[in-house]
Amino acid sequence: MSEAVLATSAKTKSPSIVGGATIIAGTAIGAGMLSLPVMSAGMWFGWSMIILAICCFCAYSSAMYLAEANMNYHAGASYATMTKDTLGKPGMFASLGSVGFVSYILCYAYISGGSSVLASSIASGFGLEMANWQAGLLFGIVLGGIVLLGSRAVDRVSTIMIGAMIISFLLSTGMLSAEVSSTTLFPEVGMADTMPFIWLGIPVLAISFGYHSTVPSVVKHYQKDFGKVRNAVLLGTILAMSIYTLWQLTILGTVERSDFAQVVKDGGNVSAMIAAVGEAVDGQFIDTLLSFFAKFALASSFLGVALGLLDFMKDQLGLGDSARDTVIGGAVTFLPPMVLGVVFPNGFITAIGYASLLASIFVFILPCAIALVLRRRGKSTEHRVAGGNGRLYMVLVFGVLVMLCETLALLGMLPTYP
Ligand SMILES: N[C@@H](Cc1ccccc1)C(=O)O
Repeated sequence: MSEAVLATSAKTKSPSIVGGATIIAGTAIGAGMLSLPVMSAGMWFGWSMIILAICCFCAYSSAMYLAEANMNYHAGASYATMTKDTLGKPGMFASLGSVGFVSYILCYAYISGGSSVLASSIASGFGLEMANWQAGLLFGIVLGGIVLLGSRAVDRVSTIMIGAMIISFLLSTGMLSAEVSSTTLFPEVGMADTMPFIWLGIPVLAISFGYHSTVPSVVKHYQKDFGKVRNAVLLGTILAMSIYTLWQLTILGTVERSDFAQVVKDGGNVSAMIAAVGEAVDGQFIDTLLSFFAKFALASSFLGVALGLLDFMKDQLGLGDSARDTVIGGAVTFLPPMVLGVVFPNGFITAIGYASLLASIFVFILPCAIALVLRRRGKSTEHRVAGGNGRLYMVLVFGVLVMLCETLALLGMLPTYP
């Protein structure tokens, strides 16, 4: 076999738990997290923490159902193989339409969002003027190259990025923590009054824990060592939950709920929010740190999503790990989002909106459905997630609730704040 590039995961027998956990956390922590405070403006801190905890539990559970099911197939089998076997043609279409579509859209969104950031950083750092499309190409080639090197390369780079993120994050939240006030966190308006706003927030809070397209890649990364997969998924999910908690605590503890109304009116994007934080605490340095953190959050999420998409496409097209297949897989994975990124460099916000619509299908619903069919067939006896079918149905119902909220939100039928 000529896996000069790809056999990286086979070289070392047993990759560390931390590496897999950073792939998971790196994928999860991205655009979703950046919009958490804005999406929680209505329900505010108390409810957002309760719902985040529920989302965290459900996302972890569904990831484990996916891993449980994945143990019945060859290493490298992704959604395509599993849905085809368990749910037939409709399942395959559902997986292609959700995993494929969402991953492409996310890759495109990250390339188009990343290119403007990269262009301005290169201009200020090296005095080199670059068009957005050139920066998009550079972004895609460098990060895409890392993904093609295999999961071990992604594991290393993700670990470095998560390290940089945690440092910048702790520095900025640490500096902000002096400003956090409990009256801002728990304002006069009681939880009964903010409850109607939870429905609009649920889809975004739930999808911020989305990383499930990388779970088959992580199973392959650990060569189907179920114990290691579970620990990596658990650690990665806990890492994401801890960072989200600190993030909510500091942002919702420094910017008044009433001031968030303005942020929402300004389009609710990250820069509007960071500006509000800057106004509340008057700190240029915090702004810089937060933007640095945001950039790494997007880059590491790109790596994870692209790794999942590469494995998904290879599985879909029946490609192996040879150099030739890797080149084909790489072209199929990276060319479409790069071309889109070059042609429409400003589609970030619109694209993310579409992505969250379909993500709940592969984050919650498909993993439960696949695992259920395999359990009914008497499979998955050796590695079965605890909690019986009751837990599985609960997660499934939660997934349906997320989809319902999303649909109602799209139809404009949910209460909005302000
Ligand atoms: N959780 C990611 C989005 C994502 C969803 C589903 C799978 C992979 C990534 C984010 O918040 O940006």
